[in-house]
Amino acid sequence: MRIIRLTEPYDQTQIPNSDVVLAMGFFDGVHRGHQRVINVARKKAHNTHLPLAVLTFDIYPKIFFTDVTKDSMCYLTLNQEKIERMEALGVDILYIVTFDENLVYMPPQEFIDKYAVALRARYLVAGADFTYGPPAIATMPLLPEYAQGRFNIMCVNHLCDGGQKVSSTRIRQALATGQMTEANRLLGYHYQVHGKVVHGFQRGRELGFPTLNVLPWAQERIPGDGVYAVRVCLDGESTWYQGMASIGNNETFGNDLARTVEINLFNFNRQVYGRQVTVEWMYYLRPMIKFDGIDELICQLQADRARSRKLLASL
Ligand SMILES: Cc1cc2nc3c(=O)[nH]c(=O)nc-3n(C[C@H](O)[C@H](O)[C@H](O)COP(=O)(O)O)c2cc1C
Ligand SMILES: Nc1ncnc2c1ncn2[C@@H]1O[C@H](COP(=O)(O)OP(=O)(O)O)[C@@H](O)[C@H]1O
Repeated sequence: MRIIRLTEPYDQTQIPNSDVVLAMGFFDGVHRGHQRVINVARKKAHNTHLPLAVLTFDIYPKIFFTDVTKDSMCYLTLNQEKIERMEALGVDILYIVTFDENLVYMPPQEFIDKYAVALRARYLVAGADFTYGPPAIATMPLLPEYAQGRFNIMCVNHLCDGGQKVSSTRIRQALATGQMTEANRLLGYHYQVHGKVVHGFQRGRELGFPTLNVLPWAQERIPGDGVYAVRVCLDGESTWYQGMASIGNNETFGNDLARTVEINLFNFNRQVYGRQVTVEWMYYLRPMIKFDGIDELICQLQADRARSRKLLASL
C-alpha cells in the first residue's frame, strides 16, 4: 500500500498516473460500517481492474465545528492503526489529507475538483451521510452536481446492528460505559489501545498481582473505568498474553490517585518497563470497587483471574 500525504496546495506530481476507485471518509475506528464502504469500493476496483484508493484526513474534520480542541480529541484508531487496517482491507493507495484552514473553508466544488477529479477517481464511493463541506450544500445527494459527469458515484447505505446505524459515536459511547462486547461487535475486531509500560507504586507485586502500568498514547481513546479481561502483545514479539486490566483511580489506596491503566498478565514473569504494548480489550468484568482492605482486594483479584481465564479460553 502506498501512503500519500497531501497538504493544500499539494503537488500534482504526487498523484499516481492511473484512474482509481476512490473511497472517502474519516473512518475513525474502521468499523463494520466503514468496512462495508471499503469492501464495496474494493469489489468495484477488482471488477474494473483499477487500484483501490482511500482518502482520509489526518485529524477529525468535525472538531473545527465543536468545542473539542485538536489536542483533546481522542480517537478510536490513531493514524498508525488506521494505516494497518486499511492495508489489511486491500487498499492500494491511502491518501492522508492535512485537514487545516485551507480545507475547512474550501468550497465543495473546489474540494471535489481537487480531491476527487484530480486524484483521478473514476468511481467515488462513500457512505450515505458523507459530507465534503457544509452539511447544507455538500451531501451525497448533491454530489452529481459537483461531479458533472466526470466520475461515477456509489453511495453505500448504512450498516445497521440491532436496528441502529453502526457509527463511531455509538462505539465511543459503548466504550465509555464498559460495553466491550457491543463495541467489539460493532468494530468487527477487538478494540486496541497502545501504550508504554511505566513504573507504578510497586504495590502490585506485594499483592501477588504485579501489573504493567500502561501509559496510553496521547489521543487514543481508553475504555471507561472498570475491570476487563484482555490480551497483551509486547512490541516486536508475536505472543499474545492473557490477562486482566483495571482502569480507574485505585480508590482502595487513596482518594485522589491518578487514573491508571494496569494489567496483570497470566503466565508471565518479566520486567518490561519502557516497552511498547498493544492491549486488546475482550470483556468487561465489573466496576472498580473501594475495598476496606487489601485482603478483600486480593480475594476479588483471584476471582477476577479465574473468570478472565474462563472467558478468554472460550475465544
Ligand atoms: C484486574 C485488576 C483489578 C483491580 N481492581 C481494583 C479495584 O476494584 N479497586 C482498587 O482500588 N484497585 C483495583 N486494582 C488496582 C490495584 O489497586 C493496583 O493494581 C495496585 O494498587 C498496584 O499498583 P502499582 O502497579 O502502582 O503497584 C485492580 C488491579 C487489577 C490488575
Ligand atoms: N505477570 C505479570 N504481569 C504484569 N507485570 C509483570 C508480571 N510479572 C512481572 N511483571 C513485571 O513487574 C512489573 C510490575 O510490578 P508492580 O509491583 O506492579 O510494579 P509497578 O508498580 O512498577 O507497576 C511490571 O512492569 C512487569 O515488568
